Amino acid sequence: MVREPILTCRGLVKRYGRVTALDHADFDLYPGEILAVIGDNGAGKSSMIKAISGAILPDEGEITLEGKPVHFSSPMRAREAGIETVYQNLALSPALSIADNMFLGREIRKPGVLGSWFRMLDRRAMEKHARDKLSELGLMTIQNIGQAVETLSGGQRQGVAVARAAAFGSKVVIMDEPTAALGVKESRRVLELILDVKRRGLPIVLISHNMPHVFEVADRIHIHRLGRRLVVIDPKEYTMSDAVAFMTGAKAPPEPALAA
Ligand SMILES: Nc1ncnc2c1ncn2[C@@H]1O[C@H](COP(=O)(O)OP(=O)(O)OP(=O)(O)O)[C@@H](O)[C@H]1O
Repeated sequence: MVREPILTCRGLVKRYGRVTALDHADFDLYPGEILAVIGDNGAGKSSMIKAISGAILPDEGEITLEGKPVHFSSPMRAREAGIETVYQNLALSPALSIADNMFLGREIRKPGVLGSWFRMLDRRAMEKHARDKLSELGLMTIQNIGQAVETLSGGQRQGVAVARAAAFGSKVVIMDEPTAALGVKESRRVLELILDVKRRGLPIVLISHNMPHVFEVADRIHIHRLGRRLVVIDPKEYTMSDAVAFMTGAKAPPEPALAA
């Protein structure tokens, strides 16, 4: 059986004035995989992810989700379609509780007129869902679901962001540098969480500059260079220094036949 990608980009172009951030970029994500996206600073990784997650509209090209073309005019539209993104600068509200953060922008209302007319929140339902989700992902070291996010450690915050993405991302979870600001122990926990999310069947796109992390968890590595996909490699067949050499242009990439 031919494996079909769940998410694709073909020929994405994005220009910012004279800068071409995406220069006919292609991308393929397959069901159930962790696809790492690596590339030098300014290679266009974030621009590609922003196009996929509805944060920017590409000037040209096509994005498909489950074989159908999609046009996300905002991050909300991408989320509604099942694509959740954990951004580098976490979009959590520090003063709000863990449960409130989990449901930010899609709060559960009370049933009946209390919810539909008076917009009253069903806090009990939100706290229960939040608690279920966090314990499902082994995050119940967080004692109190009503605790403000600003009182959590960096790793715990990242955990809440990952749990939120896993809870609502029905099709794809995208993580932009999820371990960049974390210590060794916290990074480890977040990597385990990423693997948990994969075990639960969700494909993950992991943008990272951290080669050991990438090589540890990725099934395939998409190497981005000068605004487009250069090649996709199997981490079992190449070393980290190979990957860095392809990424920086120090070494020619393998034959495109391996790129699929
Ligand atoms: N809003 C913007 N306005 C102008 N230029 C931009 C904008 N966003 C990105 N660029 C430019 O587009 C190019 C690609 O940037 P992008 O952030 O996509 O790269 P990146 O691979 O994610 O880099 P990094 O690893 O440094 O985050 C860069 O030259 C950048 O300066």
